[in-house]
Amino acid sequence: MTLTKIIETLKTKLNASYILKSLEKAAGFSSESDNDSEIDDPGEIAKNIPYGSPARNFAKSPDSGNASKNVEVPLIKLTDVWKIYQMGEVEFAALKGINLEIYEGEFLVILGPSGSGKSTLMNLLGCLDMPSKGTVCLNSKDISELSESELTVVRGKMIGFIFQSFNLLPTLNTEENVLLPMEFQEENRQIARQKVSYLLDIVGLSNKKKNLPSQLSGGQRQRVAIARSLAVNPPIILADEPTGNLDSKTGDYILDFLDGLQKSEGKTIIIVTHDLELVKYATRIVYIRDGEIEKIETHPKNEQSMKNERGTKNEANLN
Ligand SMILES: Nc1ncnc2c1ncn2[C@@H]1O[C@H](COP(=O)(O)OP(=O)(O)OP(=O)(O)O)[C@@H](O)[C@H]1O
Repeated sequence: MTLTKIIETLKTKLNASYILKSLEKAAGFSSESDNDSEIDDPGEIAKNIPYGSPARNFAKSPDSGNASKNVEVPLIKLTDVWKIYQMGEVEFAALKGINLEIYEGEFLVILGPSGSGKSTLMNLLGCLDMPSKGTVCLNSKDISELSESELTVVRGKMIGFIFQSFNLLPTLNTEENVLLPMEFQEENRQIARQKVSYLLDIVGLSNKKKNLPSQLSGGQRQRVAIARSLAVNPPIILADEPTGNLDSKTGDYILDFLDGLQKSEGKTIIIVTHDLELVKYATRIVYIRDGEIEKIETHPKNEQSMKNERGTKNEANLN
């Protein structure tokens, strides 16, 4: 299938003009040579991701209105959330009454020391676990009311996970690891392969397609994990210590890339970390300690640029 044909197919599927512009740019971009060149400005490159957000309205409640206009409705809402682990006779409350609203297009950094409950919170935000008490709503839908198969669909379409341990399958090569989420979504194989090729281009790993994870460096594995997390174009990216164990150059590259996704694609980025360095990217910072929210800070400059971006996008949508 030619690229023009693919664009035409996606045009009917995605129906959004700014995505088509990106696709056309991508057409030129993906034909570039196969090299593992470091990319100078990952934020700029993230602006050209050739996808739309078909999953954006998934599980949208009837009263949540038009998602593109209704930025007042939280994408994720936690109400008095507790997580209590049972160890024999002993109970341990890892989260104690968390209230948090996360909006579309935010770059949220959840900051806290070791053992404060960050990963526990991340698992709830990613629908990987259920609260012991309280509610977690995604697009106004209580996730505890979803069946296991509905949860699998939500996770597959709505959320891209980037874990510290990368979670790459050791027996699959780079290309196959990135392809995997699309196979679950029963994506057209040829289009899926085009997307994989494009994603590996943008993370600078075109010449590592056939390498197994054990044949990659830590930074390269992290980049495969990022490409895989973007494979089905989820509106939410959840990252657990995305720069842990990486050298500062690779770490900066990955953060600039995520920053670009948030700014230009309006993706909601949620990062949990104990690394204070990451707060410079945040629109809001949630400080967590001993299972409780200590304080929430807004980063006025980043928030303003998010609002400006939204304004431009809404104007573009109206034209
Ligand atoms: N399955 C479990 N059973 C019992 N206690 C648990 C379980 N998982 C986590 N905990 C406890 O809950 C608390 C929060 O753990 P969590 O992994 O969420 O912290 P964290 O902030 O992510 O820590 P780190 O930064 O070290 O990864 C810790 O005290 C931990 O020991």
